[in-house]
Amino acid sequence: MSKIRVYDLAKELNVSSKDLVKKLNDLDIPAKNHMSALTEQEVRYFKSHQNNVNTVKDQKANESKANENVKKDPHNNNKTTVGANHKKHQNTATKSSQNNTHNDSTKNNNNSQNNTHNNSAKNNNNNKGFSNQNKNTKNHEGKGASPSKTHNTNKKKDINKPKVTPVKIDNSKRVKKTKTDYKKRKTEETKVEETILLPSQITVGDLASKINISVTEIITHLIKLGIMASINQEIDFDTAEVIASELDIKVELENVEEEVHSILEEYEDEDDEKDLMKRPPVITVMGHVDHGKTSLLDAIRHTSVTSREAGGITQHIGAYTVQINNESITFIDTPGHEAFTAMRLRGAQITDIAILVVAADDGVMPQTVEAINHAKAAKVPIIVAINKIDKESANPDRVLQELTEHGLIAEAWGGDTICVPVSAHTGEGIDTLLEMILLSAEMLELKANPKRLAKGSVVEAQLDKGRGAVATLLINTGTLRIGDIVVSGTTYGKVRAMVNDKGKRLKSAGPSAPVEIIGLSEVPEAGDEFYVVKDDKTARQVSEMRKHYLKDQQVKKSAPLSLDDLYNQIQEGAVKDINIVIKADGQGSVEALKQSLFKLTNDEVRVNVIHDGVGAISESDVLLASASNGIIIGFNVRPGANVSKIAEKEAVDIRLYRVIYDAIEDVEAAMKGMLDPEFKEVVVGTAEVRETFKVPNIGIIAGIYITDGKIARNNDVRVIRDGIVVQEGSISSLKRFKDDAKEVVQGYECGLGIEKFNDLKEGDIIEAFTMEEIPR
Ligand SMILES: Nc1nc2c(ncn2[C@@H]2O[C@H](COP(=O)(O)OP(=O)(O)OP(=O)(O)O)[C@@H](O)[C@H]2O)c(=O)[nH]1
Repeated sequence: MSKIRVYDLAKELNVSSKDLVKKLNDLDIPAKNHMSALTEQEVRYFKSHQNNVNTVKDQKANESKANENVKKDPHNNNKTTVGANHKKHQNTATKSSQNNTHNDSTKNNNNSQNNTHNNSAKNNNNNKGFSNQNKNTKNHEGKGASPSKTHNTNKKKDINKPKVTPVKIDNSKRVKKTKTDYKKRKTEETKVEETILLPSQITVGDLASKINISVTEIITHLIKLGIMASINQEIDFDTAEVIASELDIKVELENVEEEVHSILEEYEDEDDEKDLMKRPPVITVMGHVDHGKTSLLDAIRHTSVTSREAGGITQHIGAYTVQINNESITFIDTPGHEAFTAMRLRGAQITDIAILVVAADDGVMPQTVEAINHAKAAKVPIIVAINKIDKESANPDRVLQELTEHGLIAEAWGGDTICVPVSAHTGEGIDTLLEMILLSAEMLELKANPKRLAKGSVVEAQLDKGRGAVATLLINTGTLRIGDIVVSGTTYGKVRAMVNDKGKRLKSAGPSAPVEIIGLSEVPEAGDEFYVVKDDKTARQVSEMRKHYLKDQQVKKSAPLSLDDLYNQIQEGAVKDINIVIKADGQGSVEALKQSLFKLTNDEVRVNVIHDGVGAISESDVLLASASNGIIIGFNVRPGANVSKIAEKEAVDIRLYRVIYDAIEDVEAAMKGMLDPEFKEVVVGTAEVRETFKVPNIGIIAGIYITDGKIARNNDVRVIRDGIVVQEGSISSLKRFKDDAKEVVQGYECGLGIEKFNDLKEGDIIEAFTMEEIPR
């Protein structure tokens, strides 16, 4: 079933998304924000109410007139009392509700009854939803009587609001009333299909009242399914769905995260200031490949294995702590910013400080810059470790100089970035580095409450043949104890054993401590949060709810940003910063793009280039864009292998350009809501150049092998070399052996010539594409 976003509907109805969300919610249609998806049914339902209300608006224009007439002849009913004008509108109203809500009582002169009869509880909501109507009515009446009261106590006034006056509003029975009418409607020819949202677990009694079927009938159906359940017994959604479908009632699983949140809310209580204690900082090490991240982590870990712990084997559990000056520091053992951002993507911002390792003999390299940008995007302070200072070729000053180009100015140079020269090999500077970490942590005033139930993140987890699910948890706050019930994602269980990074068995562990636990039912996902809950039942409930929900539908990511809906998001106030990752074929283009994009910043939105670089669009770029709700602009570059798939999965908008001006124009147009991408490029096939031949009078022809899709003679093609687009153009010839070919498919070889291009080289990638028109 196709879904419609709130903002699309808002656009269609010419109202703001915000107002629409409110109106939807008033009608009990779940919508959180402008990105929420609505089913066709919900939209239909909403529109039918909208029509009713609009009709009512028309009628209200005649209210005073009608009222006058009523005053003149209070005994008359509205059929004869209201003027011709009103009558006309009344007919329209009836028509409209017939169309939309299957009003079958046009004969009924009393429109208020009419309304109640046909529209059940939802009309009741209608009044709630369009409170302005009520307000107006109230004003008109000159007192604050509730609509229902008005109806019951003063019939005269009903005449004046033919479509909005409900009878016997009883909110507590709203659901029941809906279902009663639902049943009634079921007998009608033209019934409105209604979906009832059910939780993952529901008692037989609750199900009965939700779908308005007697408990006995449900129990009978359950028995038929071989389930003996009493009124207070819980059944799962699947069972409820089977019963509902037998009764021809549509049910859907409601979004569990809100339900889960309400269950876990009690574990989110604010801490009392007096319970807050200092906690150790949590550190992640990042940097360019081979600059010594692993060596540095090893060297630091080695520092902690003092004589006191002699014999104590440092266990690899994904994170470890070191002691310095009687204080602890926790290190996440997975170096690299990809891991860091991948965790952030799952909602875990566990790092307090990032250590940026830069080799003194190599200086700032592309991944150093990536790491800086990833840390900046996460607003995590950076300490620079200038590594390999033992090397003769080491030039720490050059590193400091290069860092300034990326906004990191060393303290020694008047800035505020702590830079420590170290050698992971000799151990020189490591102590200073640790002291500097403590100093920075001091400034961050990191605190947590050890008195509460533990909460934190999963650092890593795996299945161990003998021990089952083994998870490294990093406690964010609270104290984790043996016997505690932990729930994380869809997995839960009792902490059966707990060890620290030194392999020591623990009974309890406090804030910032990394521990390895066993006892979970399944392997949790790294980056997921974990909660200790008060009992097994709660944990099981949360786990089951999530499992059901996951099974039922794909978890939707938070509203991704795309240029297409940028304008709407700006209007909603959902976007104040446009985060952009720029990748281009040369530093010059990067700078040009950056400068021009910066200039687009206006009062409403700021354009942030969170990362830029030369070369193909990488997985890391996509992760960063995804975690920062940003978009990627590629100029003369392409996404690397697999990257497009990840971008699709992460719903990251990658825009590729060959002309800088086009990129700027698109972003600008998107900001103004005037983006008009009428054509979209569709890649139909890719091939690899295996050999090249020089053909006299024609030029260079490539022997290519189609690796994916197909290449047709009328496609356009581009030549990609090391992730960079070197040429784009038309095919001049496509041949299988000596014959011209219309198209060649995956797994076949062929000869390819490109118009006015004679620089094809072995190893080049050929991408064939067409331009397809896409409707806005
Ligand atoms: N001379 C010297 N060599 C070092 C130092 N630190 C690391 N190396 C060497 O640099 C190379 C790379 O070190 P790693 O620790 O593997 O670097 P890394 O950043 O973790 O590398 P990746 O995990 O591949 O990203 C290894 O050969 C190390 O022995 C140092 O302080 N001095």
